[in-house]
Amino acid sequence: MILRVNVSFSYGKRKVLKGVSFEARRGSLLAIIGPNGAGKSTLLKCIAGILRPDGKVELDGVDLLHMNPRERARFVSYVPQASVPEFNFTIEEFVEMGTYFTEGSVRNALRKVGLWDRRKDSVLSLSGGEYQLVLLARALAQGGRVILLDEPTSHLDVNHALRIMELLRELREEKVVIAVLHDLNLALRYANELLILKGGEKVWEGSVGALSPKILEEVYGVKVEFVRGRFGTAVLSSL
Ligand SMILES: Nc1ncnc2c1ncn2[C@@H]1O[C@H](COP(=O)(O)OP(=O)(O)OP(=O)(O)O)[C@@H](O)[C@H]1O
Repeated sequence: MILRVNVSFSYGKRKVLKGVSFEARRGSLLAIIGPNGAGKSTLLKCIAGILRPDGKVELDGVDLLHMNPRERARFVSYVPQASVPEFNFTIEEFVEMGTYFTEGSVRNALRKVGLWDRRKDSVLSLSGGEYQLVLLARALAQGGRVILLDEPTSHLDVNHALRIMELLRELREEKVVIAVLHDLNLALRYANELLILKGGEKVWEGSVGALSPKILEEVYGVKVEFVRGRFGTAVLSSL
């Protein structure tokens, strides 16, 4: 299974994605990294069909860009950046708002994120991190072959963040998994492939093993050192 992307996108007259092209495969977790405002979330929304870019988004040759949203939902599920829940639904009801769920897929998804026992609780009672897990469960219950996640660990403590990254690592066996990550340590530890955006352009792509401190220094404008340890590579940085 292979997702091929080549997109440009403007908000009004402002071009924020300039011919960003890459491929992502099942079996590999692709992390999109880069500075604030680089266009990472916009790229994910273009692939998810929330924004309509110029270019192409194809899964095994099937055009996802020009599909209607309901049809696209069979292929792609999207986990947005966590915001705040606004309406008083139970966790279970909220997960059932996705498209193409089944009773079994909702149960499995809630078990995977550890919220099955709380399924009758209101989403309004959740912490930011718990709500993030519910958003992930909704995407999992939908069961698309591509899962897109926008900063899936941003509100999570270290334990929950590692659990989610382990879950994504498992998911890559059956799906194309693409996550926007700000945490470089998580990206280096869990991703196989990296796509680096800056100023709406792809500035680097490759396997995690090929990344050097020099590349990150150029991208982020800070001094960077890699420290290899028992649990992988840590990124130390300084102005
Ligand atoms: N709805 C919008 N209307 C106009 N401009 C927007 C809109 N959303 C984002 N932008 C602009 O597009 C550019 C890319 O934004 P985007 O959110 O994709 O970046 P990002 O890499 O995800 O940033 P961050 O890491 O800060 O979340 C930014 O300059 C941003 O100001």
